[in-house]
Amino acid sequence: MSGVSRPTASAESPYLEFSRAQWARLRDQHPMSLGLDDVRRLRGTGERLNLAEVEEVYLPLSRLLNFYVGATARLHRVTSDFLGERPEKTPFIIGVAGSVAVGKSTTARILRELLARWEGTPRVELVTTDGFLFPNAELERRGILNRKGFPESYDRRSLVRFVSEVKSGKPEVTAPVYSHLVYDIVPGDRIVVRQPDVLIVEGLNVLQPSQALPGRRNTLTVSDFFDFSVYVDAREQDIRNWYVDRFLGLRRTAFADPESYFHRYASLTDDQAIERANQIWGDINRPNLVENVAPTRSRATLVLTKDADHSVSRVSLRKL
Ligand SMILES: Nc1ncnc2c1ncn2[C@@H]1O[C@H](COP(=O)(O)OP(=O)(O)O)[C@@H](O)[C@H]1O
Ligand SMILES: CC(C)(COP(=O)(O)O)[C@@H](O)C(=O)NCCC(=O)O
Repeated sequence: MSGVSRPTASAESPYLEFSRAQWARLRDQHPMSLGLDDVRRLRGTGERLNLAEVEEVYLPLSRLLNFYVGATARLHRVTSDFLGERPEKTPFIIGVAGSVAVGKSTTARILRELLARWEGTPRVELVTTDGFLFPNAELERRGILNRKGFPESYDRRSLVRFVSEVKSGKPEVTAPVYSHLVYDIVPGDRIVVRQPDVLIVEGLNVLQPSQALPGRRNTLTVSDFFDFSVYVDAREQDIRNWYVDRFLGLRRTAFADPESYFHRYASLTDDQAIERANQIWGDINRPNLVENVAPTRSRATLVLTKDADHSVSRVSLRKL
């Protein structure tokens, strides 16, 4: 690594810390597989995602993941040989965690595109955990309609079953679908996952440890099935600003749809909309970040830390 110092490691931390420049150097050996059009397509609403960001940060990460996929498949083969069984192909499962509005879905979408271009992993499926939120009626029955996104608002048993079935190679596994437009689970709608090479599971709480409840024997949690996990991190005030910006953007687009649950926000003035977004952030999303999401960061295999402009300034990779 001439000219750029090496990543730092400390005895107390299980992570190797890369500055942006150190991490970006890793792209040198790996050809860029996305063009400007692909990157444009990957942009979410109001996004400034640029080609350099994809090339310098996400491309090396996708290459590392591709190596992990190969190594994990070899490990499975060793186990099958040891057991004298015929090896079965096991999907590689990646978890993507972080706060509401930190950029989980964007990260997951970019990784999906890049991974699908590497050899051996053409079929990458992406599932978000919001499909496993309890329907509003059930949340209401439990008195937790204002706790959407908190661990207790999910049907965690179904989520674990879903991921475990995909991992066990079941030919077809389905998941429920959440609509941000109607703010509820869509009755009867399912997404179908058919033996992918890689499954990306994206959601606020995917790194939550299992809770050993008294009297319950099955305490598996979704992260027990992950082969790799990414935590997307940023300063809290930056994430809040992104949340408010996205809210304002949606007010001009999705909320304008009369079918939208948030249609009543379409007529708010800018100041009123900013106030409302800050209120939702302060009442729901911030407490969830502080109490439930941020404490899981240290469980991730890799942490991406973003600056106020969404550019990744630091990458921490677990070495132990
Ligand atoms: N890498 C990025 N570059 C630019 N904008 C981004 C990036 N990642 C996310 N954003 C923007 O930040 C907001 C939140 O991102 P999103 O992926 O929807 O977050 P989450 O899935 O965590 O709620 C969106 O408005 C999105 O366009
Ligand atoms: C749907 C979400 C819970 C995120 O779900 P995820 O896919 O991360 O599990 C979140 O984006 C959300 O809408 N939170 C609720 C905030 C509110 O009630 O307005």
